[in-house]
Amino acid sequence: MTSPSTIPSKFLTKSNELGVVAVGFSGGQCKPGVDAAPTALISSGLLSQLTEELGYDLHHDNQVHTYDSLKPASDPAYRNMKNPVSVSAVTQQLSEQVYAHAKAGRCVLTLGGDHSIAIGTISGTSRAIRERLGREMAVIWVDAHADINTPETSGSGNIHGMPVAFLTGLAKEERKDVFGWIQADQRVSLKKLVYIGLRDVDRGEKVILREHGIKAFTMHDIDRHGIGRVMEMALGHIGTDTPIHLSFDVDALDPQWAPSTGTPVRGGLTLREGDYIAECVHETGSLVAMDLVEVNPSLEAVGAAETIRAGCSLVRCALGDTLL
Ligand SMILES: NC(=[NH2+])NCCC[C@H](N)C(=O)O
Ligand SMILES: [Mn+2]
Ligand SMILES: [Mn+2]
Repeated sequence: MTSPSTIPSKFLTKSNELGVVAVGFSGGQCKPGVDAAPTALISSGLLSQLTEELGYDLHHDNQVHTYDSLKPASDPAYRNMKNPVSVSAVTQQLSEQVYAHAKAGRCVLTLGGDHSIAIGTISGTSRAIRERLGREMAVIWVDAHADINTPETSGSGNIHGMPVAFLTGLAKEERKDVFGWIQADQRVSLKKLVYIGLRDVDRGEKVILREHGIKAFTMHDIDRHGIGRVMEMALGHIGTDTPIHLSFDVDALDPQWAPSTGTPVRGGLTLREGDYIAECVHETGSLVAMDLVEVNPSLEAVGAAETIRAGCSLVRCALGDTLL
């Protein structure tokens, strides 16, 4: 196999190796179907493209994890969170899976699943990067939503609207079986978090973003400055010497390109803008992990193929496909 014609990473010891975790999980929100996304993405050829066209050496157990054995018999709402024990158990397990890949010096690609799974992926990379490099990583969160509700500010109780709060320590819980397992070395700093694509932020979330001075580029900022300038500013905030975890919610894209998703919001990114964000992150040579989440092939079924194609495109771009 030829080595990837991609930009080598500054932070990976094995930059042609890619750990892949397929997560068929939907418990962070209420609409079934998002658990079918990994199979749909893989069936459409995503992983073979990464090996055959991009030259990555994949580390994948060839299964879509559903974590059925972790599902409690009953999982009543707790502190307003729906499926608290189930989401906690799945993300804790996922954290270990992602950690193992990242600790081995590989880039990690996680195919979700709803966005609650980022509690697992980001905690896993964050710890591994700290241990391997003694550094704190940055998170680029591309999304229509901020997903930074605490259990108390959330109107829906859906945990896919809360992952950033748990990952940054804004939300904390003593109960070990409800995210109390998250340790300091698995968290990320609010200073190292950058949002791109926001356009549907809850009132309580706006207060949090403002009070903590969190860096965020809304669709308004993209309209004003253009995606080129926004990426310069976003990456400038992170700096050139920081590993990056890219968490990409497909609903950042306009429903025109990604209609099959649980919480679509009009006025989003074009597919080309989404691809450009992913390309710019690749170009930094600092990408250590990527999540692609919230593809739900059972919603707006006529647009499912289009949504899956868009998701595949975002992943390929982040992994260097479109750069010369
Ligand atoms: N990952 C997502 N699509 N999140 C949507 C969150 C919507 C809303 N802010 C909530 O808290 O429920
Ligand atoms: Mn979203
Ligand atoms: Mn999201």
